[in-house]
Amino acid sequence: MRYVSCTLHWLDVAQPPHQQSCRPLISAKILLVCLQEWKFFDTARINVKGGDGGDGCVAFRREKGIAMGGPSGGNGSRGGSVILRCDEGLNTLATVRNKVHYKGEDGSNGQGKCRHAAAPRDLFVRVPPGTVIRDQDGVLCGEVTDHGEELVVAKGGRGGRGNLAFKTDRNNAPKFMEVGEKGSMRWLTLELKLVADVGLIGVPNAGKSTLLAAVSNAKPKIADYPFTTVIPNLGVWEESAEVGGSPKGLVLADIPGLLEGAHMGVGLGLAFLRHVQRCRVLVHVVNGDSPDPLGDFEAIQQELELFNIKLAGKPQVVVLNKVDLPHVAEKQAEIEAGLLAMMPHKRLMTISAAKRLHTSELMYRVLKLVQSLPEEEELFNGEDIRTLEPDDDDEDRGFQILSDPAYPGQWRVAGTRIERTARMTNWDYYEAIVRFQRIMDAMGVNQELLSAGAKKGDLIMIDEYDFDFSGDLKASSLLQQYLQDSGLQ
Ligand SMILES: Nc1nc2c(ncn2[C@@H]2O[C@H](COP(=O)(O)OP(=O)(O)OP(=O)(O)O)[C@@H](O)[C@H]2O)c(=O)[nH]1
Ligand SMILES: [Mg+2]
Repeated sequence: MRYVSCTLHWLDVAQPPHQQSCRPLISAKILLVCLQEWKFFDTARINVKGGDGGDGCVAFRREKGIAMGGPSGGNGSRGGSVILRCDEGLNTLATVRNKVHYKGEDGSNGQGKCRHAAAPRDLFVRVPPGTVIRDQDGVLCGEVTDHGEELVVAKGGRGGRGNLAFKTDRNNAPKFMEVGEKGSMRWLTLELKLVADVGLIGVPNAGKSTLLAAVSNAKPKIADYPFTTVIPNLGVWEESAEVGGSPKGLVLADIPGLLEGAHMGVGLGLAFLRHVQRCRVLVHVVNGDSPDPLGDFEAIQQELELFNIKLAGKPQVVVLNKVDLPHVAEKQAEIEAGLLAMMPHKRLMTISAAKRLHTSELMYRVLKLVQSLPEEEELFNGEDIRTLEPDDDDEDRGFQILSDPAYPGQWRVAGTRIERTARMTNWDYYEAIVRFQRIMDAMGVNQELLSAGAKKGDLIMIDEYDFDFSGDLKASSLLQQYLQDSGLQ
């Protein structure tokens, strides 16, 4: 339904009665098809899951002539991670559009005879430059802009250690191992923003694609009906070598024409306004041949403001186009005066994109403007970035005791290290449980629980495991209870 209403609006608003012909009907069909396509090219929602780590192995060396050969269980390998990798050969999210689930390979289990498992390869997902990554709550998690740049979006789980790894002087025949950690899993939204210096904006038919073709190497489709451009075109303009020094270039993005209501999704606009957010300068092309060039200008300006006030405040050059047409040349002075009165910055030029009149001067002016801007624009407008997969070295060794007054007698011990240790403990092995208890004691968890007011019999929750608190500080307070409950002692 959305497509139908968009199209109707466009036919009503964008096509002045005197320009109507059979052409718009043809492009309406194209529009219907492309709108559907674009919804996916522009953003993609994917599920990423790191592979699970392999389990460690419990084994002892048994060889003829060697008594009590000692532990020989190897480590399980880590699971493969899912990594986004920026590829400059791509310019849409089409590659990720067709697939929703990306899962890293699981690690393998360790084996006897001290054989550690080999880690699987990571899964790389290619995305175009300018891909912005958000988590399922819309919180920004990062962006890739340079070719080869990588972002780990789902880490594979750690491999569990085999009993060989736990051999110490005090315990030279450990009979337990760790289980592999599960890989992390999350939903992500990918959003493509084109990385261009200059964004060409304006109403449909203003001549944006003609201007791009005039000044760059791009060969966009140009035609005398609105919405000729349905997918942004990128082109590179290069300063001519005669100027001396190394020639500078500008990347230009030509996007589909904007309509009134674009900020709400009318026409093709909304998806593309997102793209121009990253441009450093906007070139606003005004169609001199339009029945109301000043009205067009105002409408577009308003759409920018309604979409995002920062976008509207971007440095702009306004370009009055099609001055080669005699009836436009006649009104030129009048339109220019009208535009200048509405522009706070007064950067106005009059050109003919089709005849390449003043187009080169325009590009030098734009280049000067870009060069005058501070080096790097503030990324993401100060939005907080959430690190999806912190480095292992940053593992938080602290913990927190949490309780809710609504549930007296229940305590949650939260902390990266303690939770991971609980997940990787194999509760089937007595020695593994003893080890877990030792770690709890060494970290001071029991002491903290007592200080916080925990009593004998209270419920202690760590990750997905529940324990009863035995209420004393003896080395095995939680353990004794657990062992009794599970019939191990
Ligand atoms: N006479 C004249 N015609 C022009 C000029 N610039 C563009 N045109 C014509 O205007 C029509 C629209 O040009 P496009 O470049 O496709 O316009 P656009 O702004 O890219 O349009 P959309 O992609 O639909 O948003 C085409 O027929 C062009 O030949 C110009 O300077 N003079
Ligand atoms: Mg165009």
